[in-house]
Amino acid sequence: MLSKRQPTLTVLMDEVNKPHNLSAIVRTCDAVGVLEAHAVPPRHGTLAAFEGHTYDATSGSAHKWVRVNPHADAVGAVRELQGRGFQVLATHLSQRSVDYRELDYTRPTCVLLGAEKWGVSDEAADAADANIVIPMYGMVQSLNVSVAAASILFEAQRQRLAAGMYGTPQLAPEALEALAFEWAYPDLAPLYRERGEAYPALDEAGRIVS
Ligand SMILES: C[S@@+](CC[C@H](N)C(=O)[O-])C[C@H]1O[C@@H](n2cnc3c(N)ncnc32)[C@H](O)[C@@H]1O
Repeated sequence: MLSKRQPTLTVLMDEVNKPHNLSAIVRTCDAVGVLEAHAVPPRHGTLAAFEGHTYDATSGSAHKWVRVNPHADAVGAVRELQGRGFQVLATHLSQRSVDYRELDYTRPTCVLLGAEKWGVSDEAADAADANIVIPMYGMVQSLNVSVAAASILFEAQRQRLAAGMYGTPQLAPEALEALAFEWAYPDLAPLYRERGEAYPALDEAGRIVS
């Protein structure tokens, strides 16, 4: 499963303020193999607020397998991710919006998702590489943010499957081994990091061998 993780696919949640939405997005991230997600905490809260019951229940424990990195503000996070080589696609209706299926998700990609009330800010949408929309023909003007995230992430999964990106590990062997240790021994891993020691090797059955 680790060999199918996609370090070049991620989401940035900009002040998504309902814990069940954030949890559902993280659960979808896990399903498509997102390695780590990003979030700007809601103005009147912190990401710690998402560590309660709703988060656990809705994420189906996915939050244990997808780390959510906090950022101070959306524009700063967009620029940081672009600096790391990601194209940032803002889910935002604007003059330059295109159908989300027109984009190439085999490229390093971050999907920027907006707050339930305000959506993505104009500043963050301008800073993004493209603005994308899921075409809608109903009376209601927008989808639930977790539904929009799932639609786009599964399009990314479809394209990446076709390109064979789930067939070969996208993580470097050392990163894969480190993550295997962290997942198998979540209590031990921090102790090794605190002591500045390398993780021990694991055998086929996941037992520590050295
Ligand atoms: C409920 S919507 C926000 C509505 C907000 N009033 C606005 O005007 O943008 C919450 C988020 O879901 C995502 N979303 C909802 N409908 C979408 C669509 N049709 N295409 C792309 N993203 C969508 C976007 O990330 C959006 O910021």
